[in-house]
Amino acid sequence: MKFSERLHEKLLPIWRKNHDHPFVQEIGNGTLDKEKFRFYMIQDYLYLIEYAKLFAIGAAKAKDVETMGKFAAMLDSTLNEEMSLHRQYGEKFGITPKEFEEAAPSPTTLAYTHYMLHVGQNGTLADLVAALLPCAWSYWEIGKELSQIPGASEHEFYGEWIKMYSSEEFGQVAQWCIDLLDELTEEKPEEELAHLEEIFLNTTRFEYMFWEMSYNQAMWPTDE
Ligand SMILES: Cc1ncc(C[n+]2csc(CCO)c2C)c(N)n1
Repeated sequence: MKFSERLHEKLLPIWRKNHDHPFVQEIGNGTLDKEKFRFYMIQDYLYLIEYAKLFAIGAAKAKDVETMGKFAAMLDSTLNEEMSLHRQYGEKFGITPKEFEEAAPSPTTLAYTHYMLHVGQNGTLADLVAALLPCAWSYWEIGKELSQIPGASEHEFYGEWIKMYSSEEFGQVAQWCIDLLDELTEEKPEEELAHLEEIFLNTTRFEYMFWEMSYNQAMWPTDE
């Protein structure tokens, strides 16, 4: 069994919760409160700045030039394609790139990005890929599912978001990360696999928490 097949079995209960989450459901049916989406866009922008650094660390940890080039390309497309969608939504909301960057991260954004960067900086290349995979994989799954809803991809506000995450290009990124993790885990001892599974499940759980945080626009409870 490929390692990704083992992970797929473990992630399914959490993915079901993602798909059922009101934030995801309401993007799909077009009823999501725009203030919630605005909050999400800002936090996601901050998230992507940190996430992109994982690709830079991946390039530094890669064992061959081809893998290094792939990480460099993903770093570029995150900063210049994915985040340009956020900047376009920002224009609709009147948020400048500077305001995006200077916004305060929520506790969930901080916890998720710091956890990934800790793993990426201190662990192996396989640890790093296990940490970043749930992000690429779960969004592609969600994008594909929402794109099946009639009219969802044409929705005047959320259509662009669905189109981007269901796109073939994002699918290829997710698949490349899956294949790399399968390759890096071939014939690895169970102890190492269990450690990777734990990292993978932690960031899978953080993905769910990100929807929850966005839906509730949750900042520090102490500041309310
Ligand atoms: C919390 C959060 N999780 C996942 C993504 C989606 N995403 C981020 S990078 C990437 C792939 C490579 O660019 C994908 C699909 C997001 N935007 N925000």
